[in-house]
Amino acid sequence: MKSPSQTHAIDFDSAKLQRLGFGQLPALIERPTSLAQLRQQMSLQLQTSLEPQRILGLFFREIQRLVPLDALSYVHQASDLRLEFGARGHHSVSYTLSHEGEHMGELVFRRNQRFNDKEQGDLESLLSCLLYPMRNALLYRAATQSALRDPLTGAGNRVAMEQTLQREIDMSRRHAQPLSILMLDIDHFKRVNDDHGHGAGDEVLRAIAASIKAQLRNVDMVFRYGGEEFLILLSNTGREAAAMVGERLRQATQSEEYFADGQLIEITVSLGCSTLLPGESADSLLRRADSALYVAKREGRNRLAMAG
Ligand SMILES: Nc1nc2c(ncn2[C@@H]2O[C@H](COP(=O)(O)OP(=O)(O)OP(=O)(O)O)[C@@H](O)[C@H]2O)c(=O)[nH]1
Repeated sequence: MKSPSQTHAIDFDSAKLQRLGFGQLPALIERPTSLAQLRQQMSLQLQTSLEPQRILGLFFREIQRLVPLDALSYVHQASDLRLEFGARGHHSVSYTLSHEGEHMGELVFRRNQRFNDKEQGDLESLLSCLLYPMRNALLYRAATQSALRDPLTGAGNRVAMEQTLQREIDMSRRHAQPLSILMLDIDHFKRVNDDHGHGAGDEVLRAIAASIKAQLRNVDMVFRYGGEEFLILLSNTGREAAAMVGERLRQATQSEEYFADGQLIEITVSLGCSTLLPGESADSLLRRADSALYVAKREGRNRLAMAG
């Protein structure tokens, strides 16, 4: 029996795609639009945004005029991008996208019915419309990320944190939804530097950031707040749910293996959590999380403390 999942590599520069890309497949009369028409319309539409989410949302919507789909997912690890549209389906066709040797992500089309050869040909042809819009969006994202990211850990920097926190507070008020924050600090981090050197300390910082991100759905909400301190914004999350996330992060960072000079070292973290109060400012929310973190440190570290 044939597996319902099929995987392909798409090199935007390959001769095959260029050939497919210029409407060589005959348009079917009963279809709502021809391949050539759709390619032309989509090329214009997709150029109108630099937001990967919007570009792929439009692509997902428009492509269904020719090939019915249940879902589309896109992953680009280097940009921390994971996007999903629609529901899931049993059958899938995957494409690895690249341009001039540069990896541009993985795209998966899903639905409950098998894809026939003609449909796969159409999908491959339509994928070429994504090349320049997605390349520009990824370059733009990389440029904005470098201004707003901490280069060591890839987490958001303080500028990004301040912007995002204020936006999340405004959203939380507008939609009457809870908002919580976690302040996470590595325990006795000075010892790592003192005993194993600054390089080993840097490695631990990277590993902790990766471990936090791996636990969270929205990796754009992790910020390096201070030297060995991270701030995690939990939108639409109340006190109890935030406590669960905090505890999960504490356990996850503790169960990672950290090496310094080839030697296994034990690392734990302490966390302080606060939940936005009516009318509260960003400064006050941060201060309460910081005070809770101080309590967690004072009470023995490797624990989570909740702000009152
Ligand atoms: N390797 C490395 N170390 C850093 C960086 N930023 C800050 N640090 C170090 O982080 C350490 C923080 O130490 P302290 O604030 O005394 O806290 P701690 O040793 O973690 O102890 P507790 O927080 O009380 O558990 C200092 O030694 C800083 O030099 C960095 O980017 N890389």
